[in-house]
Amino acid sequence: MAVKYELIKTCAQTGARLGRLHTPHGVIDTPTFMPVGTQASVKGMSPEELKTLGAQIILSNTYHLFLRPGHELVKEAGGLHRFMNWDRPILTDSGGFQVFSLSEMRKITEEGVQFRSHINGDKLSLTPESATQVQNALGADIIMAFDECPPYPAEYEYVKQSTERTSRWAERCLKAHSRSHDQALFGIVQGGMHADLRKQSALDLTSLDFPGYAMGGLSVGEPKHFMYEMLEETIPYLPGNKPRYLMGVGSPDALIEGSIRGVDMFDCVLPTRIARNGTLMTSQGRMVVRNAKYTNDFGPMDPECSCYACRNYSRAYIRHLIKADEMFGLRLTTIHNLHFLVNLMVQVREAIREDRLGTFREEFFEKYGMADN
Ligand SMILES: Cc1cccc2c(=O)nc(N)[nH]c12
Repeated sequence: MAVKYELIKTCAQTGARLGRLHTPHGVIDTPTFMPVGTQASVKGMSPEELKTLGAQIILSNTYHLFLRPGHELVKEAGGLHRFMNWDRPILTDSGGFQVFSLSEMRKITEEGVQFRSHINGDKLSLTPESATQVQNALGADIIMAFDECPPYPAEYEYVKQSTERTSRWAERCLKAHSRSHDQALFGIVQGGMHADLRKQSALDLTSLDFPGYAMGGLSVGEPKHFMYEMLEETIPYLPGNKPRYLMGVGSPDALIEGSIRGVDMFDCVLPTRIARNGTLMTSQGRMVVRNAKYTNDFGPMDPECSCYACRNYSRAYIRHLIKADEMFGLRLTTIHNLHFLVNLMVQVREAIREDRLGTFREEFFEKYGMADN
């Protein structure tokens, strides 16, 4: 059975919706936050720890695994689930975005993208066909069409040409997608910060009838209100019976605002990345646990948190570990931040079920402090 979205209910207070995404490796309650495990590992986390904190589905990246260890090796190992010992759903991003954020010397043509490996400088290329075949070999439950994420800001004409090419690439991905697997290929809507291009991209992709649709080209440095506006300009053109995935989004406020606008899936490196420099997301807002003021603070990182780190260790201890460059410190901050976002989505789903997501938003922002963190 491939991937199927089941709409449970829509929140009476907002445009948010409760759903269940059925996949070959299990069912995902939506809206959901997906931890990122770029190189087939959520940095510092074991599969058991991810399950304990409530991760329903994790991400890996085609670009990184194509470069190292290579998709053939992962296939030989029995696929990504077997290779990383993760038996729940996996989604892989298609590589285009990572080429632009990581590699040198990249060149885009109608055919695809040529680039140099950021690891050893090898000249490589990815095309809609090869990116799809790599993902078929990796074996994730959900794979992404090969797209270009236009830089921000960018000229209207550039975004228009790029978005039209991404739609042509999407069709090529569909044709290349081997049906022998149970994998679902999602299309990625582009269009920059232009409502007309977003609408056209959504119409082009929905005419190809993908089982799910992502919105790319956002969370690329634009002011957040642009992102929310583009969601409002795009989602009305996406089918209600298919999942909507906002790529690269991540902060607590954006997860709530995106859910309110009808987004079902989110991913972001933010929680794991800031954890590695000792920055925590807590019910009282952001906290930098390595600050001297926590030297003698023997309370939990977040008094309201039930994660393994907050139940068993103090701010003073975690601050000490980070200052002493002890690996365990970053594992504890990662466990906490991932649990914080996964648990936030549990609360968002409860609020939708009880038709009070708008009220939850006000209460959360009151405590957490607004925006951008
Ligand atoms: C991971 C991510 C973040 C943000 C944007 C994008 C995008 O536009 N396209 C892809 N394939 N991935 C993205």
